[in-house]
Amino acid sequence: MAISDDEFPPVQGGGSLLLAWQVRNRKALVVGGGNVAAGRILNLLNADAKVTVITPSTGLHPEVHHRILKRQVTHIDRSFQPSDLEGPDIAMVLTAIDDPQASTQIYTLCKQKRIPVNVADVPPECDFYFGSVHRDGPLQVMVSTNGNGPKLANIVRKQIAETLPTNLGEAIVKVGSLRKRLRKVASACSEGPKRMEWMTKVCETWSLEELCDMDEDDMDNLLSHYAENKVITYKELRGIPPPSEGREVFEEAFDGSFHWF
Ligand SMILES: C[C@@]1(CC(=O)O)C2=NC(=C\c3[nH]c(c(CCC(=O)O)c3CC(=O)O)Cc3[nH]c(c(CC(=O)O)c3CCC(=O)O)/C=C3\N/C(=C\2)[C@@H](CCC(=O)O)[C@]3(C)CC(=O)O)/[C@H]1CCC(=O)O
Ligand SMILES: NC(=O)c1ccc[n+]([C@@H]2O[C@H](COP(=O)([O-])OP(=O)(O)OC[C@H]3O[C@@H](n4cnc5c(N)ncnc54)[C@H](O)[C@@H]3O)[C@@H](O)[C@H]2O)c1
Repeated sequence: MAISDDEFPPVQGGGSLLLAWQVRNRKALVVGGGNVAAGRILNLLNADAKVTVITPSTGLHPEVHHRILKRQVTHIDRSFQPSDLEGPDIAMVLTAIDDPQASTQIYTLCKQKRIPVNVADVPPECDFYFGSVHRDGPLQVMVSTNGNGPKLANIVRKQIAETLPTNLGEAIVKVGSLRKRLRKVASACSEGPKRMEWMTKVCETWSLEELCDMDEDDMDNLLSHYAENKVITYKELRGIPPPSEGREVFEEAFDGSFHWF
């Protein structure tokens, strides 16, 4: 059977596989203690990784110093040694050092041990690149230019962030807790398709503002209609009467001014 070219999405090679890597409680090594290491450490801590920083105390960036003082990271106060890569549980290695030879050595050792590695600013020595990330609660938006223009990634990320509603993170938190409750109400595997359809309908029916305003009682109320596969609207739930037909016409036609000027 002949399939036309436009029936399925075209393949656009040359990209990266953008994933959300789960490193919670996993060990990550950062080599270096400068400005770039400070950024890498924050990225890892934001993902709840167990971070070990290998770098001499001399010349520490103040932010890295702060993380060490606050015991947010484990500090090994010396230069990198190959034995640092021993042990079965290292999820990744990030290097941010001003020594290209040492970087290449670390990269080669990581390859031998099959540990994923990022050598800051050296694309051929990266199993993965970092991106520019916007964060709002559970929401993360990452921009990658696939090595073409890191500063542009930063600019595009900020531009995207400006277009997002300020309460988006909060709305996502509410949706997260509603989904958890739903899984308690309808826990059976066989409920999967119905659960997903219902949740999709909630997200399409409720505005972000309404989701932000949703409290625990509202969730229980919404969920009480799950069995009949119904999603009641925010206004129904709050007992706000629908506008009468005449009023609706007036509202549609009303342009916000009284034509006094
Ligand atoms: C996004 C961000 C994330 C982060 O690092 O956290 C990031 N670089 C950032 C900033 C930045 N980096 C550089 C500048 C100077 C201006 C400029 O060159 O544009 C600025 C701007 C600044 O400092 O403001 C210099 C630079 N970067 C790389 C090279 C090597 C090369 O290109 O060969 C050179 C030296 C080029 C030279 O010598 O000329 C390489 C990489 N940098 C990446 C990520 C990966 C690709 C990401 C992508 O393509 O989108 C990749 C491949 C590997 C990696 O390091 O993971 C972060 C912004 C975070 C934020 O604030 O939003
Ligand atoms: N992505 C960016 O925005 C960006 C900007 C500037 C530099 N860089 C690159 O990132 C790297 C680090 O930049 P930086 O500004 O953080 O550098 P930096 O000079 O401020 O810090 C380097 C750190 O690495 C430590 N170090 C050096 N050799 C080490 C070793 N063998 N073992 C352990 N620690 C060691 C130093 O003690 C220091 O703490 C450089 O290679 C630089 O080219 C990236």
